Amino acid sequence: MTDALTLTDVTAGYGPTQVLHSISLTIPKGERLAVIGRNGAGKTTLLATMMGLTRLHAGTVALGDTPITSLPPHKRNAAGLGLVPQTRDIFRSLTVEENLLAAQRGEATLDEAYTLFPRLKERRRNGGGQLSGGEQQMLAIARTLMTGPQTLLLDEPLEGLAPVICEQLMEVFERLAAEGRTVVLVEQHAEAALSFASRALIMTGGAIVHDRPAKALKGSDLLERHIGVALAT
Ligand SMILES: Nc1ncnc2c1ncn2[C@@H]1O[C@H](COP(=O)(O)OP(=O)(O)OP(=O)(O)O)[C@@H](O)[C@H]1O
Repeated sequence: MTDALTLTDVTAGYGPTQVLHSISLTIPKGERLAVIGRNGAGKTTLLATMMGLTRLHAGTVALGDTPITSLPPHKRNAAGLGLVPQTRDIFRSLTVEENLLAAQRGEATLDEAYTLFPRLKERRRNGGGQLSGGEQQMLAIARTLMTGPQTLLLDEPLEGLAPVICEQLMEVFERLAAEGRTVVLVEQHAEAALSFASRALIMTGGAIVHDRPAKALKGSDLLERHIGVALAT
């Protein structure tokens, strides 16, 4: 079980390049957090920094009272953080089931994965490379869940997928959040993200420029100003 994820004065990037500037953020356990912003705003870099995949120039990262700043990604994973990267990392030459078993750790089971994603059960003997884009995304999410994370970091999981698949995935995120998992959702589909989330961050230029209840953002002009879309309340 992990507690709140806290970033304090975090400046991070790639090699000498600084992308995130002085980010301070606490995500309480069980929160549904949306992160929105234009392309290049630093959303992926924020998730990657939580996971230990970037160069930290300054600041600290903690899970509850435990500092994880110096932990490599696999140890952060073992501590309860799970990232589903935008690149949908799956093994194309392994079957669906082999992909899941390769990721399995702790108490996570195939049954749980197949209950969440019945489509993966139907396709369990198919190769990862034979799956549709939506099925690959399901497999990428299920692989991360097989590592047993309390906190799930989702990087644009709906990107390029048909509306019906997006709806199915959002239902899965609802279930995961209802089970008490913390879900951090980076998403260009602002409407879906804000309907799901209780809190939302808007990022611009590697900084968090707004941190609001999701409901408050839906009706405000901030979305139009920062990401060029307007949503009805
Ligand atoms: N590996 C890298 N090396 C150097 N700079 C990078 C690297 N990856 C991303 N960047 C830069 O960091 C900045 C933030 O990129 P990031 O991918 O975090 O933004 P984003 O908000 O997730 O955008 P998108 O919605 O397009 O994925 C951009 O200016 C990008 O060019």
